[in-house]
Amino acid sequence: MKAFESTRLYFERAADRLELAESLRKLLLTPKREVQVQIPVEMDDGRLETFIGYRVQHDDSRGPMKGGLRYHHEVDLDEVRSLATLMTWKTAVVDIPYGGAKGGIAIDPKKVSVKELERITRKFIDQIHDIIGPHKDIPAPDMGTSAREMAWIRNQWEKYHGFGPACITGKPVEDYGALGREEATGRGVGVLAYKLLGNLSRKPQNTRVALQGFGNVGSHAAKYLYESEYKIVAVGDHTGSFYSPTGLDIPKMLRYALANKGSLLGFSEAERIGHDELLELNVDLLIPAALGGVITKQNAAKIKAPLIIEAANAPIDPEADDLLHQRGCIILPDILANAGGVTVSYFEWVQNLQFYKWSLNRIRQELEAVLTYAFEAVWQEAKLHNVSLRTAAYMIAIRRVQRATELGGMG
Ligand SMILES: NC(=O)C1=CN([C@@H]2O[C@H](COP(=O)(O)OP(=O)(O)OC[C@H]3O[C@@H](n4cnc5c(N)ncnc54)[C@H](OP(=O)(O)O)[C@@H]3O)[C@@H](O)[C@H]2O)C=CC1
Ligand SMILES: O=C(O)CCC(=O)C(=O)O
Repeated sequence: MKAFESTRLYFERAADRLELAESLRKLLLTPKREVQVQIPVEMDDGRLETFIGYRVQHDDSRGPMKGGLRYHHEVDLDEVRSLATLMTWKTAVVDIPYGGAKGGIAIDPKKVSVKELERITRKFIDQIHDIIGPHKDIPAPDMGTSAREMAWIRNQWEKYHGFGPACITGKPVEDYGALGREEATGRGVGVLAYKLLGNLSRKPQNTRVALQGFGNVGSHAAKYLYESEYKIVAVGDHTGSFYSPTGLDIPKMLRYALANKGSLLGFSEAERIGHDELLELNVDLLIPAALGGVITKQNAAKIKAPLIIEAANAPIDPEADDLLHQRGCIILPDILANAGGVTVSYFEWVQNLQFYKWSLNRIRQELEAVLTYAFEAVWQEAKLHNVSLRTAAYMIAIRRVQRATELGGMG
């Protein structure tokens, strides 16, 4: 299923419950602005190469638009539109004062040199600098981007607009970044896993976990869960998946990846299994933390985990979601599960605007407070209306965006 269609279906389910008028549905599903730009760049060998970049600004009724930049060869307008829409519901469900946006470049960042990537990034910002900014739309990292790209973007944006570190979040800590932003999404997954297990009277020590993706989100989630005594039996990145029935040595895998440009390629101290096998393992908790659309109607019947936490954006298609839900599988949806990242981005933006630096302790405490409050609200909403956690999260988010839209006036 196409990415935006999937997001639209989830929205419609919650909108039906809310008895939302057709006119409002149309408004809330239509992005404010979609930009596609040409990025012509001279490569290191003198060749001219043209890339395509996107920024979709979905909604700004609750504040400036916010969302990451993805560098991946499969990025296209439909995917970015879907991810931008998810950001609107995500910022609303955790109640931070933002709307939603997302962007990206269709590129495999591993196939270009660092210098080429910097030129591509700067050229992209040349094309979109006037539509982003601290009070308009604030990008951040997503798949394939990190603090390094955010530093280039800030520098390029400031060439046009002057000093303004709040124009982007996820920056290097020594360059107006927030302590704890890098770990935030994975840590948030860990914090929410603890809440979910607690509400189900389960203990981390008795929870066997399979985790897909070992990048920013996956590796920090693995670290947090390992330190909280979960038994992580499977982990994988795109180069391979690894399994140990007695639990993987996560610190060793983290050290290996750190020394190997973030990759598990060549790791030989655990049994290798197939990518599909990882998703289909007989575990208590499955955490997809890589690409979207990895659980579909094709493989849903083979998924055995009774609990799924969507660390990735949109890892489960609606048809698969139905099948899993009917089977009693509890799914913590992306718009809540991975909201730790944008929450600490918000803390970074606040610090930048105030020229004030928070301690790591404060960031972690405030992150936990925001996520706990949102989790409890979603849990109660699901119980009250007898709906899935996903529909409950969408209902809360849509209500908040609807209210802000109506208060602002639609004329
Ligand atoms: N970064 C953030 O703060 C946030 C990210 N997210 C979402 O989390 C997910 C992961 O993002 P992030 O960790 O930042 O991205 P990274 O680029 O840091 O890491 C992506 C990871 O996914 C792996 N991967 C890619 N393709 C596959 C595949 N086919 N099978 C198995 N593993 C694969 C990569 O492996 P390899 O290294 O081998 O390519 C890598 O380990 C995305 O869905 C993103 O939208 C959501 C909220 C915030
Ligand atoms: O940190 C942010 O602003 C956005 C992160 C993001 O892209 C996401 O939550 O999917």
